[in-house]
Amino acid sequence: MPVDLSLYLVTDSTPAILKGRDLCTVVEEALKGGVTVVQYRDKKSDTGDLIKTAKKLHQITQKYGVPLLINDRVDVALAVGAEGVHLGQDDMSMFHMFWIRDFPAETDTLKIADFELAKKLLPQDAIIGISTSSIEEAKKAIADGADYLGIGTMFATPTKTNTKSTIGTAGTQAILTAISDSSVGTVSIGGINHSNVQRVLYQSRSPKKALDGVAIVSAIVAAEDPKASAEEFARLIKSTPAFALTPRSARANEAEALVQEVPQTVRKMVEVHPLVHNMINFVVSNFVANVALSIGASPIMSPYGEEATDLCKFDGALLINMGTLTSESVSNYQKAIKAYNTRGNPVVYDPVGAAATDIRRKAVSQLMAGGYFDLIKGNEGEIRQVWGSGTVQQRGVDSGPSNLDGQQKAALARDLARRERNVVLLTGPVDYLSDGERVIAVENGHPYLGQVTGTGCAIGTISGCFLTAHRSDKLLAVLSGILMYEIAAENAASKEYVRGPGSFVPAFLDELYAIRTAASKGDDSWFVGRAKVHEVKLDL
Ligand SMILES: Nc1ncnc2c1ncn2[C@@H]1O[C@H](COP(=O)(O)OP(=O)(O)OP(=O)(O)O)[C@@H](O)[C@H]1O
Ligand SMILES: Cc1ncsc1CCO
Repeated sequence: MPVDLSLYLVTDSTPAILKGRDLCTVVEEALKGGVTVVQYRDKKSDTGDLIKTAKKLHQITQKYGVPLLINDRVDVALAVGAEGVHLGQDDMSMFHMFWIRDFPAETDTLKIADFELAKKLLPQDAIIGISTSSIEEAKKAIADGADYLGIGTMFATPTKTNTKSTIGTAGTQAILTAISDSSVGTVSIGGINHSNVQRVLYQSRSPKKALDGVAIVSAIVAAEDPKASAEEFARLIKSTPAFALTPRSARANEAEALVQEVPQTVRKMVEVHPLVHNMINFVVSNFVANVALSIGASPIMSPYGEEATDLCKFDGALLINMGTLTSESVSNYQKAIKAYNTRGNPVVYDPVGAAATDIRRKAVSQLMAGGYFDLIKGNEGEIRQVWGSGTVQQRGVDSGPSNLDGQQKAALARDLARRERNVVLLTGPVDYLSDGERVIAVENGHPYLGQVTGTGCAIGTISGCFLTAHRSDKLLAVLSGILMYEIAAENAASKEYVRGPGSFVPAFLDELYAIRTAASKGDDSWFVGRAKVHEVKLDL
């Protein structure tokens, strides 16, 4: 099962770390900040308490589409339906003790390694990670079939006194070099904090294999603001050059890897039934609300900035679409953006007509200066204006004639995403989507989409829904939304009774609804063989 290991949180329930706070609250804050995996580690509580806490944690991690792994206790993982386990190298794990105590007839399991037992008992797609601190242990774990290795201890920490071996970046690099033929995931653990994380990723890298992520304990759990700490880690990880170059993309075609995860991301979005708060132009408002309902989301249209203080509490997304800007719009947008940013909920910006008038150009500068947008989406003219090309002139809300070829559009999306540390979608007959590292081109869709007003605007709303339901990989979230949308458009356009843009619109809503219904039943057949996506490789 592919898993994003980039920001891996390991919990710690010791009072000095947790400082009287509730573990579940701390974990949820960390998830809001961008943690991509959670490992529940608690070596002290009894089985009943472990299961109780693990259950609560699982409910939270599921909300964020992030896997929960249980340290050592396969029984607890099974009891709560967690996505997997992390096993140490201890000869006599707590799991063994449990197993022997509760099933005396099975004492011969003592001879069986933890790993084999975990493989036997857990579902086939469960994630199993193993702690390793030497080349031998790493090779053995790979031979056994581990999904990832927890490599460490990177640095000694005051709280972990019994560390078997502190291997530093040099020891980690030696292990990575020795296992560079394997596609096993790797994550470094031990004393990693904001000031050393980039060095850990950079210095550990061997020519053919880099770490896929870092495991963090107290730098997030003990932080005064776990969400802000996780956000800072996510930012630092993303901007480490060596890290950006290697991990997932080196292993497989990135587009293929992403596409595999689309159906489950769509299912997840339908399940979550996200609320989406639209500050949107009056031309497309009704159409977009219907699109949101068709995909299984819950739209509210509200241009009144102060309402966001209440609306953001539903933990949905905010869309800012400045299609029918007025003298009051920018201050309303700013209030809403602040509310959603403060709460850590997704914000999408659609700078409609950004390069049409001086007033809109100014609005772009004001909004870009004030808040954080998880996604900026627009046609070529709009994205160029946000980038600051200076010479763009849109004729109304249309993109205008294109000046850029595919590579240049891909580079523009990538560069803007890199600068803003977010995701950028440049729409058109081919859509270019980037998170500053990966650039994915999507060729699905139908020319009728270009003939119906609001079809671009609706993508902003849909993206907000997907970003709400799947927080760990923004690029995957937005890609899933686009594919659901554009495949529905293709299905609608192919209907015999669809003769042009007019009859296309109702058919399109029906097809969005059909995909949503299939997804809610776990039926992914709508997606099989349909995605026309590829990764764009850029030289610089
Ligand atoms: N010729 C085409 N072939 C396939 N898909 C298209 C074509 N034209 C547009 N699309 C799709 O339509 C959607 C909207 O893109 P477009 O660039 O038209 O947005 P927009 O200009 O922001 O629209 P609007 O402002 O009317 O909402 C995208 O998903 C895009 O892929
Ligand atoms: C036509 C139009 N004018 C302002 S917004 C809008 C809808 C498409 O963006």
